[in-house]
Amino acid sequence: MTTLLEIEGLGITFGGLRAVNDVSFSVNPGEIVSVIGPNGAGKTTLFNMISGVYMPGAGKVRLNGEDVTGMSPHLLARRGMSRTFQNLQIFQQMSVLENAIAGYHLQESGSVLADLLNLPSSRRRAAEAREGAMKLLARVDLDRAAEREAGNLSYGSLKRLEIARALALSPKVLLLDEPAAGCNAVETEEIDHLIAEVAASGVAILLVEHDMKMVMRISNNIVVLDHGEKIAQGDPATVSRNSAVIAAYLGTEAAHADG
Ligand SMILES: Nc1ncnc2c1ncn2[C@@H]1O[C@H](COP(=O)(O)OP(=O)(O)OP(=O)(O)O)[C@@H](O)[C@H]1O
Repeated sequence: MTTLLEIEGLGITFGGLRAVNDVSFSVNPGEIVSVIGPNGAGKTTLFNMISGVYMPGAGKVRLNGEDVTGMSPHLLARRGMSRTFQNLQIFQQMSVLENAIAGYHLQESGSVLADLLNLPSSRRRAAEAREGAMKLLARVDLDRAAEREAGNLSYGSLKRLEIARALALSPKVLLLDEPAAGCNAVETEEIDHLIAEVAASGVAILLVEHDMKMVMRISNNIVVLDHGEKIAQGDPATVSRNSAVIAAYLGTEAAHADG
């Protein structure tokens, strides 16, 4: 199977601290890979290197075989990599539909002048974005809320709206940073289904998530980080039995109990 996202020997140091060291793994089309690990293990830093927020100190990121290491997020988006953020990036005062439409702006190549003059090309693009956004909203079960102000949505709906917006660019790879954070059990299950449905459509999904039950339910493969190092990788059953993984998690619990 073709590897869509390939991470090879990725590492970064912050003022002497090795936040991530020599991490390698890959994600295939239709696969859900989760990155887990105790607090401070390096998950967000790894995500930020893959998605072009941080320039890695070492290693390579390949997207569809092309070296995209350190490429800026908007160029990555054009090449088929989209992401969501741990903290919601929704425009609360805008409507649900306008938020979904915003997802299309990265893709647009039309000129600002054409938009200002309201040329047919610009009107056509706007109509296409609106139509596409409505389809996306239907996919995440928010089409009936299209005209509502986003700030009035439940937390779970906001998380789904964020995923819809990331899907606007028809990504081949989708990076989800804590998609279920702050959600209740029902909302988490809705997000589970959505992620599984997106993966089934052939998208490669990389996810950072603290909700272990969710991770164990939906992942095909799990990468475990501790102190910036990959300490284990495998399917949910294998990883949950791994003694290094158990020790890493018990270690943090013991540290919390001591503190
Ligand atoms: N910009 C930065 N500058 C300096 N140190 C950083 C920076 N970002 C992260 N770190 C450090 O790198 C290590 C890894 O942090 P990171 O946030 O990636 O962990 P994490 O696994 O995402 O944690 P959490 O589960 O708490 O979100 C931590 O020791 C953190 O303090």
